[in-house]
Amino acid sequence: MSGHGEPQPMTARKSAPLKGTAAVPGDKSISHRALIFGAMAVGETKITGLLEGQDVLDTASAMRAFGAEVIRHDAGSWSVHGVGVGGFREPADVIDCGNSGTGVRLIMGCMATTAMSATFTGDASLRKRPMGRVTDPLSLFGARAYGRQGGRLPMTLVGAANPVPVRYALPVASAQVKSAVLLAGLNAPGDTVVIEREPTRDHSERMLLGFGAQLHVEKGPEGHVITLTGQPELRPQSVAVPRDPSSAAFPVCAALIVEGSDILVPGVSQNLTRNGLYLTLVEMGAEIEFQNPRTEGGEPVADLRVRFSGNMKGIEVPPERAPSMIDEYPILSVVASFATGKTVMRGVKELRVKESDRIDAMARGLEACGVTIEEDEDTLIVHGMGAGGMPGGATAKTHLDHRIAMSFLVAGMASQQPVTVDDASPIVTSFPIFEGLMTGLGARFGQE
Ligand SMILES: O=C(O)C1=C[C@@H](OP(=O)(O)O)[C@@H](O)[C@H](O)C1
Ligand SMILES: C=C(OP(=O)(O)O)C(=O)O
Repeated sequence: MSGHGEPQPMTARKSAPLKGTAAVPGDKSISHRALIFGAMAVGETKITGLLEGQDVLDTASAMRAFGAEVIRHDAGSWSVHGVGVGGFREPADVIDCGNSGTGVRLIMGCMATTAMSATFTGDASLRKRPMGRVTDPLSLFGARAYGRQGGRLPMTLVGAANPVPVRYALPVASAQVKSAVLLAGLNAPGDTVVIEREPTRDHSERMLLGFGAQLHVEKGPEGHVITLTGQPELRPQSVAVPRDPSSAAFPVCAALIVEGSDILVPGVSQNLTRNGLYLTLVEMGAEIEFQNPRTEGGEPVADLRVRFSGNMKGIEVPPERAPSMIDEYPILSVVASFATGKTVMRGVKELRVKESDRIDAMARGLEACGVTIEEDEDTLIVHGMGAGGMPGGATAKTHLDHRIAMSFLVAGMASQQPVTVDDASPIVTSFPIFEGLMTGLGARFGQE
């Protein structure tokens, strides 16, 4: 929801060794998609392990507004009675997607090829984010968008009454844009084709196949060519949402930098489109054991045993890895501050259009904590201070960005002086049990 209450400052102090098991909640990307694909199927989709973060709750409300019946039975256990592809009804009110780029962009995609209009808004962070990246390809189907200057929310999208299929090469590596085009393609006749030069998270493709859509992916000189046949009848599914590797990143990285830590983080995705942070940490010298590899909810997962790693070294992160770790750069830059040498993150300009400008937010906050930073439009370089070397003793501005808030709280668990974040309230968007889970491992968080 777009309302934002009073800021909630929070402080993290140097922590004793972290011990125990960190069972993080369900994956945010898969949770949004389970609700949306469930709403577009005919019949009842059952979901377990749904992330009950605010972003996903806002998508659940939106699916109700478009006519699906969405019911919560128990913690994480939900069902969706879908209305079928093309079966949405026009919402009676504005759709408020709160803080969620994924929510608004995917939902715009799934109504863009139905003859109706809907008006979308969000919180102060979402209203700053660019929507042209989805409304440009949606206009090729015949939809029309009327937003604020720069393609910003609030925005009314008028769906195409007679949609045509589209062939679209993604100009940015974005799973949200790819998914919006595929969702729009569901209600267009014929084949919709999306071409991505660099692979991005593939949950939409995997789930569309699971829901019975005809989709195939070919690898060619242009990259991945994804072809979806329009107007299928989607079959309802039972979706077991696996744990979120982007949330797992916070306890994992905290254990790496808090001296003496030894924790277990079960069920972390090893999906190649999501595991870039974990590859990077291992290259830096992190002590992570990947135990018990298996498949859960259709995703390859492993249990991670993570120990304090006092000898991590800065590395040059391969830029082509960015899509597979795009949400993890803020927490990586905290780990990099506790490594020795430089960690160079190039090809990361997409970070500037997330919930905040994450390059700027991390650079300013880490500098305030005593870390030397270099940056340009597309690059963040952190000069590591070694284990225990970050002075801390500062307040970081979080700009309504959950990942910035969690990253600086993790920093404060290992820095010499406490680190405060000016507002921890956005953490509920993706990781509502963050505070309890981290303090359960041994973190020392307080309200001031
Ligand atoms: O498709 C998704 O579920 C997401 C895609 C990514 O965004 P972009 O597609 O904008 O890179 C990511 O940052 C976001 O948290 C979730
Ligand atoms: C970028 C993120 O989410 P969204 O784009 O859905 O707001 C995120 O969760 O880090």
